[in-house]
Amino acid sequence: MPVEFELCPGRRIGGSNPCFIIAEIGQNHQGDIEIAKKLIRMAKDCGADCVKFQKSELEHRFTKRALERTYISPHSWGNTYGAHKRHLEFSHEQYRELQQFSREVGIFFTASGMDEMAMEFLHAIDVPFFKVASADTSNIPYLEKTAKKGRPMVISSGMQSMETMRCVYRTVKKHNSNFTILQCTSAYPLPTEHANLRIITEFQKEFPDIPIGYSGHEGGISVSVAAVALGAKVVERHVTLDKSWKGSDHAASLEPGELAALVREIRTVELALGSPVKQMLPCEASCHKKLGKSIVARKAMQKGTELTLDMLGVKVAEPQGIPAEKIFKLVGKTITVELQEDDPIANDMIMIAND
Ligand SMILES: CC(=O)N[C@H](C=O)[C@@H](O)[C@H](O)[C@H](O)COP(=O)(O)O
Ligand SMILES: C=C(OP(=O)(O)O)C(=O)O
Repeated sequence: MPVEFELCPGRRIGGSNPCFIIAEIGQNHQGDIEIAKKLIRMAKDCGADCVKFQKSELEHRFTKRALERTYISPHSWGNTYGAHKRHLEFSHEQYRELQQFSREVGIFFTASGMDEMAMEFLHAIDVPFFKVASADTSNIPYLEKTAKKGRPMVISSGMQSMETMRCVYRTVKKHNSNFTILQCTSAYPLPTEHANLRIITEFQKEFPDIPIGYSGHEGGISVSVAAVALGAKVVERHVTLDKSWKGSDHAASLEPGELAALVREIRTVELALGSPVKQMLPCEASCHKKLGKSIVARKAMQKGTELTLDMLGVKVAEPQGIPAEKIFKLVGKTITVELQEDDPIANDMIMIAND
């Protein structure tokens, strides 16, 4: 059962593989393919692993009336939600162009298919993995169809309950073992107190045989870095060239400097997570040599003295003697040399027969 798997060609996630960092361009391209390309290049320059867009086939994603809803907002690109979304939607041809551009730049390219038709299109253009956006996570027929395609899946959990996530896990698992579930709260920007990073740990307990990740909509990078410390193996964040731009997601997105910092800090935390084995390390040797404590004679003693606890002290000594934690083992042993006050006690000063 894979706790790790290949998400993109040559790039595994989970286990001890580096956290996979997705730069979510989403609709922050403002409907302009040149801005989209700038964002792709920026994501690559900042060290992200992958860029992601949102592909909709609007008539399949929304009902007619939902498309006709008026959308009056400073972030609206049209008077109705349909006109707004049409402005932000790239054509199939433009998707192919962006995919080719990403190939040239050298960064993985994918999208969330926001409805079944969009997912079919992404399958046709051979994206490395499917992202399931939070709004589709409870869409069980969609999940089944997507899972059966056989591509790895990254499934977000915004707006869902644990019960729904158990059902999602069971549904996908029947057809596909290569998937990850991301903790996510769908609020833009996300108030920090609703990030609920502890759910990463709960997901790990509920679904121990898949990697768990985090899709964040908060401001700044510290919450996402903390998610990695808690075990997130995938991190997804919206990216922008300018947070002040018009559009619902810019304010909760990372500008280039922040994205670069996120990548850097995640790599630092991964390095720092290190080993679960507690032992003195070679890099601690000089500190130990200077300040590590040894057992010393509390007062002068004759050769042949049998040691009692009150004869022993613990000090930084030169040269070093028996380590401090062995003090009780020395009680009852006989010394084979004469000692002065503060003399460190070494192993070769103890009568072996008494060991
Ligand atoms: C839940 C979900 O799909 N959320 C997406 C991913 O995080 C968002 O990017 C939305 O597409 C965006 O916030 C919608 O904004 P508007 O409604 O202004 O187009
Ligand atoms: C909405 C999306 O992501 P999330 O649910 O992770 O915010 C998406 O990928 O389109």
